[in-house]
Amino acid sequence: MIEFGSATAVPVTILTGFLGAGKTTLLNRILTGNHGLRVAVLVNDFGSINVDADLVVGVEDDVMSLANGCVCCSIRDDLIETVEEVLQRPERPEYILLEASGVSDPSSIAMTFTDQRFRDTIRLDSIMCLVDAEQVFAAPEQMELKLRQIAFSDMVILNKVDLVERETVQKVHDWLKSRFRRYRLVEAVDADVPLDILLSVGRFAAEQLDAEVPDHHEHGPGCGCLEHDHTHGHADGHDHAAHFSTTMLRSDRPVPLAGLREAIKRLPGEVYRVKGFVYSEEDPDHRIVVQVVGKRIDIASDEPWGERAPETRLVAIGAPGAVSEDMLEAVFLEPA
Ligand SMILES: Nc1nc2c(ncn2[C@@H]2O[C@H](COP(=O)(O)OP(=O)(O)OP(=O)(O)O)[C@@H](O)[C@H]2O)c(=O)[nH]1
Repeated sequence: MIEFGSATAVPVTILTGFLGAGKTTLLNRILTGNHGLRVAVLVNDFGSINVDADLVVGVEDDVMSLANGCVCCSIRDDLIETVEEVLQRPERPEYILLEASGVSDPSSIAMTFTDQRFRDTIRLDSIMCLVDAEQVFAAPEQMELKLRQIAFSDMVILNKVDLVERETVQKVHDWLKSRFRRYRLVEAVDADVPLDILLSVGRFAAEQLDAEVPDHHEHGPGCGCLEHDHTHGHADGHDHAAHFSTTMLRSDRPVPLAGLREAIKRLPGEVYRVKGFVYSEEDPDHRIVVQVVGKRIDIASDEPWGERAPETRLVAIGAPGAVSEDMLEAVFLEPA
């Protein structure tokens, strides 16, 4: 095992991967697994409401929500503060899990954890990248970010292989092989991978932060493509706001579920992700979880609202200008 700093340093695992790839699913799997560790969970949502923290099971009190920005850049200081706070708890955690936002660059996050300030208290154990086998080639305009997320990880979990044919899985393997000299990969359904390849693996090596990010262009030189600016989206000086926008919807009025799926299908293709809860007329006692990843839509009845006031609370993430509040209102509040 690779040790950094003190032997009593708390191990940290970073879960990265593009929007909707299965990070929360993996987080829940780890948390409900049989590891016997006192785990502190940090969840970062790019939008100003943190939906993910509400989707994490079982450890509600120990989920720290980092919303309204990305821990790799705009709210990096919040990450540092939260980690420092967690480390000062009387019952110090034995492990820290960070679910990064789907738009984040893991190399910048790793640099936070390997910073001098955490030399004796934190040991970065692993960066795991979830890749959605069904959607990996969707949103080609985001390919550079997807490649960065893979390049700086020490393990790729090729998730959702249940949604694709074997040929597609092979295509993803070939694509990775053509771009990365070395990578570790495990295939999964619902991020179901053995705990012993997830926690305390000591896989992270500082050299992985020097990884070269492969060219994401399929086109050859002279293709006329204007997008050969290899600075955008990079750790130094990147700007998520230039590549992503997030829109929120909240309402305390129950809405009909009939027609919702059809209405969601009308959202433009540049809306990469919608997630959250719907307060429905049909099932007002239970929250309805809505998950949209690319063209895939899941609408499912979930736990009772309980003490919480029922409300529709959704976040949509897309290309800049792809989605407006009016659009979300039309789709989710008047779907019929
Ligand atoms: N069919 C199938 N669905 C999956 C699998 N893994 C996750 N999902 C579903 O994919 C959707 C997105 O999963 P999440 O775990 O929320 O993805 P995420 O990466 O945390 O999403 P963001 O935080 O928004 O980036 C949910 O509806 C999951 O239930 C899988 O292997 N197969």
